[in-house]
This record gives sequence, structure tokens and C-alpha cells, in this order.
Amino acid sequence: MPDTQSKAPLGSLRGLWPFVRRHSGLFAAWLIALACSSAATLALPAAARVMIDQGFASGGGDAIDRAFLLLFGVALVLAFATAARFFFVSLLGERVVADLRAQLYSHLLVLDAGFHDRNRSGELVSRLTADAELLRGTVGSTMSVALRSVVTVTGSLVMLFVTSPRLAAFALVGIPLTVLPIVIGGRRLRKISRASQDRIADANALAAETLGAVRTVQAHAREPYERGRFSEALKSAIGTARKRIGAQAIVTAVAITLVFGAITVVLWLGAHDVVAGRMKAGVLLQFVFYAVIGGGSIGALAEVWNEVQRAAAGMGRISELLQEQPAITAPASPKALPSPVHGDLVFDDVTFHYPQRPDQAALTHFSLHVRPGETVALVGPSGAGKSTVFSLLLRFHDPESGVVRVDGDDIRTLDPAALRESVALVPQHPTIFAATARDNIRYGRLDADAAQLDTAVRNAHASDFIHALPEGLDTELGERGARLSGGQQQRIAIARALLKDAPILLLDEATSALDAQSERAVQQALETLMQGRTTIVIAHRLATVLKADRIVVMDHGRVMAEGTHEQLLAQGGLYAELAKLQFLD
Ligand SMILES: Nc1ncnc2c1ncn2[C@@H]1O[C@H](COP(=O)(O)OP(=O)(O)OP(=O)(O)O)[C@@H](O)[C@H]1O
Repeated sequence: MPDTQSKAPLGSLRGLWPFVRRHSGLFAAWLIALACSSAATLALPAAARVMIDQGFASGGGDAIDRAFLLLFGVALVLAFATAARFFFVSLLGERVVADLRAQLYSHLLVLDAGFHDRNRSGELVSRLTADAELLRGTVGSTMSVALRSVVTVTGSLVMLFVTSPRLAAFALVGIPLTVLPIVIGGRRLRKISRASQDRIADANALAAETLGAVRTVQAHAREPYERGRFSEALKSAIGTARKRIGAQAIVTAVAITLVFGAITVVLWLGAHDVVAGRMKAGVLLQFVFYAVIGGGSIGALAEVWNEVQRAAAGMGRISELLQEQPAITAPASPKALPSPVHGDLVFDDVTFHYPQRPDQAALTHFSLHVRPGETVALVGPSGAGKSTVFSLLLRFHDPESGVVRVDGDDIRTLDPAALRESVALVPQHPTIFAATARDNIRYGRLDADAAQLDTAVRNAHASDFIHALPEGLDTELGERGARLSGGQQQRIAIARALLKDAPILLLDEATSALDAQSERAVQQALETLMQGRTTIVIAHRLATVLKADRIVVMDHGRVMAEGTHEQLLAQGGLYAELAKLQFLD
């Protein structure tokens, strides 16, 4: 994952172009509005001059009316063109960023397990939110300000020379002298202000951590301690904020002095020209007007420069993610599984290392054949490779050597989505989404009807507790199922798998202790679920191994022994030891 550096080649913003091009109508409308508003901005000083020199000087009522009408007309064009420009470019920004987000999200969804192991989900979310937000600002305003400023600076520079070449020569020296100190001051200000934001973030992080663990804080009676730490963090934030405010005040004073000083100098020089009859008053006004517009635009350009750089960095990070290729893909012409799938599973001499742990094999020459309808229990110490068997069967990873087959086909020749459709997974810690109980169960099959849902709930032994919830199936379960007990969460997951009704079942039995009643309900639900399916279960309970057709003992990614409970107990060794520790106490 690229780090969060704040500078990047501006070229990375090119990656935005394909997204902008999709909305070429909006883009064109924006350019037209921009041309109109820039032309009106540049015409405004000229209109003002006409108003002064022809309107006032000529003294005629008609001329005054016409001059003021012209000025108002230009202002009107400026008003509407500016509104249109704002509208089109802001909408363009929203659309572009929505497209970018949608594409990035769908890309992240298909990237393989290896990629998601390497990258923290929090960072991916921040690409999707913070970086995309930066780009919204860029397309929706920064880009607009930058282009508009370039046009205005160029235009006003040309007009300054047209208006008065002599004064323009002075201005050419004067504008940079005025703008440069302001830009330098601004840059320093940003540095201080970033430090100030960091201090505030520190204080926020502290508060978030302690409020998230408020029970621990209270249990240790550490409220005064945490209060002290938070006050310290705030004090340090105020210290840096004070520096920022002070610097900002100085920059403001300097900026006003320089800007008005420069205007005064130009007016003073111009006033002499007017008095000497070398220049009309209106021309002087027009000149000052252009100088202010041009200078303001240079300032605006300097302002947005930093933002453009930050956006380039954001786009760089997003492009990098978009270029990630999933390691697990469907072949060009995938084979179809038989319909219905029989559920004949084969691991043939499979060796696999996780990319993150190249020195240690998760599976070594692992072979296993599970026949249709058979239930095999995997037993072994922690880290033996049991969950890895599941991951390979779901094709979250591909083995380095050996083959995994479903109904005789190498699973690399199948479409991963079709393969996964035929497998139901009930993990040890099921994922409960922050949605209603109904939506959580329907995740197994989105188009299930009410009767199918009802049957699944009943067979998962979940009716009693679901109906006791305040709104039954429509009750929101809270983030990560916070409002359910462990046994209830498992039964939701079982109902989900029942609804999916896949021929192959991968079951990771929960190790956490449930109370006797909950335990019995879960066991009964699992029995219903396993009926008529090829099942591999990572077993932690005696009841489960006793019911399995076959027990496979694993250690260090290998099969150590196979047989029934009695056979394996009689053999002694690892199984007998595990049984004594796990099942028989
Ligand atoms: N995503 C991963 N990245 C790197 N190494 C992993 C990953 N998942 C598992 N491993 C390693 O692979 C080996 C096998 O792990 P696996 O999860 O298959 O064991 P397990 O038998 O299911 O263990 P447990 O019963 O504790 O869940 C372990 O050494 C583990 O540390």
C-alpha cells in the first residue's frame, strides 16, 4: 500500500480523464460557461471605463443611460455565466467521483484474498472516502478555479498592456512583488496548520480509543487519568493553533498592506498622468480594475496549487489500486459444474504457502477425498491447516502444486462464482451485517420467498428467539450482530446456509462455550443443515466427531491419521491426546 505522502507527479491526475470524458456533455457545457464568464470578467473594467469616460465626461443623459445599461448587461452575463459554470462543474465533480468510487469499490470486491490480507480494510476505505473526496474538490472546484485563473491572468495581462503600456510595465514588476510574499506566507501557514490538525487528530484518536473502551477505563477507575491525558492533548493542540492564528494574522496584515500599497502606487502614478492630460480618468480606473483582477487570480492559482498536488497524490493511490489485478480469475471459457452438483471433493497432493508466510507451508502434500453426501470431520491442533482447506476449496487461493477437484473438475477450470454458489460456509464467527434479521438470512439467497425464509428459520431452530425480538424478522441486528448472543448469531448463519441450499457444506464449529439449551438448538440446527450434503466440518465437539462418517486428523498441514473415533482412540497418538483435551474432559 502506498504511503500517504502528500506530493505526487501531477501526471497522475490524467487518470481522471476517462471518468471526465464519460460526461462530455457536462464538460463541454462547463467550458462554454467558463468562456462566457471569463469574457464578462474581462469586459467589466472596460465597461466601467465607458461609464466614466463617456457617461460622466460627455454629460449627455442618453450616453449615461447607455453606459450604465452596458455595465449592467455585462454584470448580468457575468452573473449567469458564473452560476452556470458553478453548476456544471460541481455536478461534473459529483458524477466523476461517484463513478470513480463505484469502479474502485467493485474492483476491490473482486480482488483476491491475498490482496485483502496484505491491505488493511481501514486503508482501503480511506482510499474510497478521503482520497475520492479530495478528487471531488479537484474536479468540482479546484480545476475550475485553476483554469479560470489562468484565463483571467492572461486576459488581464493583455488588457493591462492594451490599456496603458507604461503603467503595465510598472505592474509587471509590482504584481509579483505583491503576490510573492503572500504566497510564501501562505505556504508557511499551511505547514503550521497541518501540524495543528495533527495535534487535533491526536486528541480525537485518544478520545475515540478511550470512549470505545469506556468500560475498561471505568473498571480501573482511570477517569481522572484519562481526563488529564485528554487535557494535555488539547493543550498541545491549542499551542499549535496559537502559532497558526498568529501567523495568519501577520499574513493578513502584510497582504492588505502590500495590495493597497501597490494600488496606491499605481493610482498615484496614474493620477499624475491624468492631471497632466496623458490619460483619461476612466482608463486609470480600468487599469486598476484589471490589475486587481489579475493579481487576485494569481493569488487564487497559488492557493489551489497545493490542493492540486494533494489531489494528484490521492489519484495516484487510487490508480494504483485500480491497476491491481486479481490473482484469482475465471478462465476464458469456464467449464460448467454438473447440475445438480454431486459434491465429490478431492484434494490431490496439495501444497500451499500463504504469500505472507513463504517459509512455512500451510498444507504439505495434503490429499483428501470426500464422497458425495459424506461427512468428514477435520481435527487438529491450532494452526494445523484446517481453515486453509476451506480457503482452497472456495478458491480464495490457488495451491502451488497439486489439484483441488469438485465433481472431477480442477476448480481452476471453473468460474469461481459458480463454484462458490455450490458451497455454503458457516464460519466460527459468522458475519452479521448491520441490517434486519430477514436481510441477514436472505444473504444466503437474495430471491428467497417468505415461505422458504420461514422454513429456513424453523429448521435453524431460530424461530423462538427471532419472534421474541421487538420486531421479529424486521429487527435491526446492530453492527456485527451486537444485539444477539453467540448461539443466536450461529443460528442466523445456519439459517442463511439452509436458505442457500448448496450441495457442499463447509462448517467451522464454534469453540466458544454456549449454555446447554443454546448448544442443543445449534446442534439440532446443524444436523438438519448437514442432511444430504457433502460436509467438511472443523470439529471441536465430541457429538460432532461421533456423528461424522470419517475423522481426519491434521497437523502441520498434513494428514496424520484417518478413521472413526474408536479406531483413532485405539491408535493412541495425536488424536487420543486431542480427544482427551478437547472432547472428553
Ligand atoms: N491469511 C494468512 N496469511 C498468512 N498465514 C496464514 C493465514 N491464514 C493462516 N495462516 C497460517 O497458516 C497455517 C494454517 O492455518 P489455518 O488457519 O489453516 O489453521 P487451523 O488449523 O484452521 O487453525 P485454528 O484451529 O487455530 O483456526 C498457520 O500457521 C497460520 O498461521
